[in-house]
Amino acid sequence: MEIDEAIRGCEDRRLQTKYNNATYVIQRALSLYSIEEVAFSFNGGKDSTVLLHLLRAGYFLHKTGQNSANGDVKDFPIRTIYFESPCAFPEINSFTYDIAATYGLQIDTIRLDFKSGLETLLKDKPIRAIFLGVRIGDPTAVGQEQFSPSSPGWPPFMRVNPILDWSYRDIWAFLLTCEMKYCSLYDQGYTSIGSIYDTVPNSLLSISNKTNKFKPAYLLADGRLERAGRVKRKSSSGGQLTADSNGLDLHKNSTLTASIIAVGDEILFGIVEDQLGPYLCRKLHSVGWSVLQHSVVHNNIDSVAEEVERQKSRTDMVFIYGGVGPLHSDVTLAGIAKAFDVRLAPDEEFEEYLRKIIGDQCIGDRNEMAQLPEGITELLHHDSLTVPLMKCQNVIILSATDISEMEKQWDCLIELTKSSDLLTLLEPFISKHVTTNLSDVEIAQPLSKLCLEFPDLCIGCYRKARYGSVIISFKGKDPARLESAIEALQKKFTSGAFVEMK
Ligand SMILES: Cc1cc2nc3c(=O)[nH]c(=O)nc-3n(C[C@H](O)[C@H](O)[C@H](O)COP(=O)(O)O)c2cc1C
Ligand SMILES: Nc1ncnc2c1ncn2[C@@H]1O[C@H](COP(=O)(O)OP(=O)(O)OP(=O)(O)O)[C@@H](O)[C@H]1O
Ligand SMILES: [Mg+2]
Repeated sequence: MEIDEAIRGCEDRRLQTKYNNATYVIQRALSLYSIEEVAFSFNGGKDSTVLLHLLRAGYFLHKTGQNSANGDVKDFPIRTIYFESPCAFPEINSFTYDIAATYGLQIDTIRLDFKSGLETLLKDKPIRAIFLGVRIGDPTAVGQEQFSPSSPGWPPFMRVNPILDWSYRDIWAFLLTCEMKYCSLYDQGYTSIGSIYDTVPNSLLSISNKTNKFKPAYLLADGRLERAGRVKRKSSSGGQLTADSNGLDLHKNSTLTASIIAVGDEILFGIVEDQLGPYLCRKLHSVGWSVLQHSVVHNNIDSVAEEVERQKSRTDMVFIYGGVGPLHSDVTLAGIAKAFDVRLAPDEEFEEYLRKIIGDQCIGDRNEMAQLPEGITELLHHDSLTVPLMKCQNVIILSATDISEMEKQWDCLIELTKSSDLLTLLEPFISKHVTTNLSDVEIAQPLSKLCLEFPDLCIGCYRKARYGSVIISFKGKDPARLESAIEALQKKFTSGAFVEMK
C-alpha cells in the first residue's frame, strides 16, 4: 500500500509516530464499528485530504490483520459525506469530486447545513461514527478528544478525530512525503480554506504586493498562523494590564502586583531550601512590583492548578518555577493548563528547541515535555537562552533550578521587556531600616499610629534574635516620604532612640 510504504520508508520519525497513532485510532474505530456504521466527512481541504489517505492506509492495515487486503487504489468502502455549499471555492468543489473519482469514494452530497444534514443522514443510515479532519488549534477542536461524542443538541454519533494532534507542519510533511495531490488553492497562498466570503490568501506568504503573488502553503514557517487568511473574529483579552472589571486601568497605578509559586515536594519536606523565591521577591521589588504572596505547592496537578487559579485572578503577574521537565513529577504545565481550563497540546516550535538539546530522542510523542497549555502559551525567545521561557496569559513559567540560572532568566525577561510590553518596569521600591533597643510594648502604639499617618508606605518590624534590638523597615517609592516617616517616628521618642542602619 503506497501510503504505508512511503511513511515507513521516510526518515521523519515524528511523522512516523503521528502516522502510527492516527492509523491506530482508525483501526480501533474500524474494530468498534462495522463498515456500514462509519462515515468520513470530506471537504477537499488539506486536513481532510490527509485523513482520506490515512483512512485508506488504516483500512488496508485493518484488513491485513484479517488477511483480506488487496491494496487496490479504489478499495475504499467507507461512506463519504460532503456538505456542498454555493459559498465554497469552485477549486475545492472540483478537487473533492476529482479525488472521489480517483479513489472510488462513495460520496453522499448533502446540501443542508451541518446539523440538519446530519439529522437527515442519520435517520436514513446506520451511521454511528464519523471521521473528521479536525486538528488542535481549529476553533472547533476545543474540548475534543480522538473519540468525542457529538455535542448535546446534535444527533448522536461518535466524532473520530485521528489527526487531532497533528500540526500544520505534520500535514504538509505527510502530503509532500507521500506525494499526494492537494487542492490547487494551497499553491496560491491559501493556508486554511473556509468559504469564498471569509478566506483570502495568507499575507505571510505574499511575494510581492504589486503582483499579488503568493508562495505555496507548505512554506508557511509558523503553522500557528495558518488561519491568518481567514476573516478575523474578535479576539478575547489576553489578561494582564487590561481594564479590570471595575474599569480601573492598572497602568495608572504606581504599583503592579505579583505572586510567586514554587512547585516542589522537596521544599515542603524540608530537604531543599528555596532560594529562588526570595531572589524573585528582591528582583520584583527592584522593578517596582509588589509581591503579594509566595507559596510552595506539591508536585501535583491539582495543587498547582488550584494555586495558579487563585493567584492569576488576584495579581497582575504570577511567576512559577519548579516541576518543569519530562519527569513524572514535572506537572507544572499540566497544572497551569488545568487552571486555564485548556489542555496540553504538542507545540512544534517548542519541540524544535528540545530537539536541539535532546536530539533524536525527541519524537513528538505524547509523554514528552513538548506539550504546552493549548492556545494560551507564548514562547519568550532570547538569544542567550537555549530554551525559551513560557508565558500563559499572566503566568510566567521559569525553568531555572538554581540561582545562576534564575539570574540569567530574570535578566532575559527584563531585556525582553524593553522590546515588548511583557513586564511594566516601574519606579523601584526603596527601603530604609532603623534599629532600637526600646521594647516591643513601648513602640507598639506609636508605630500603629505612624502606619496610619503614612498609608503609602509599608512599615514592618522584625528582630534577628529574641533578645536583640528591634529593626523597623520602611518601604516605599518616594525617598522623601521615607525620610519624613523616620523623622515622625523619632519625634515620638527621646532623641537617639532610633539609629538608622546602613
Ligand atoms: C460531520 C460533522 C460533525 C459535526 N459535529 C458537531 C458536533 O457534534 N458539535 C458541534 O458543535 N459542531 C459539530 N460540527 C460543526 C463543526 O464543529 C463546526 O461548527 C463547523 O465545522 C464550522 O464550520 P464553519 O466555520 O464553516 O461554520 C460538525 C461538523 C461536521 C461536518
Ligand atoms: N463542507 C464540509 N463537508 C464535509 N466535511 C467537512 C466540511 N467542512 C468541514 N468538514 C470536516 O471538518 C474538518 C475540519 O475542517 P477544516 O476546514 O478545519 O479542515 P480542512 O478543510 O480539511 O483543511 P483547511 O484547514 O485547510 O481548510 C474537515 O477535515 C472535514 O472532516
Ligand atoms: Mg476547511
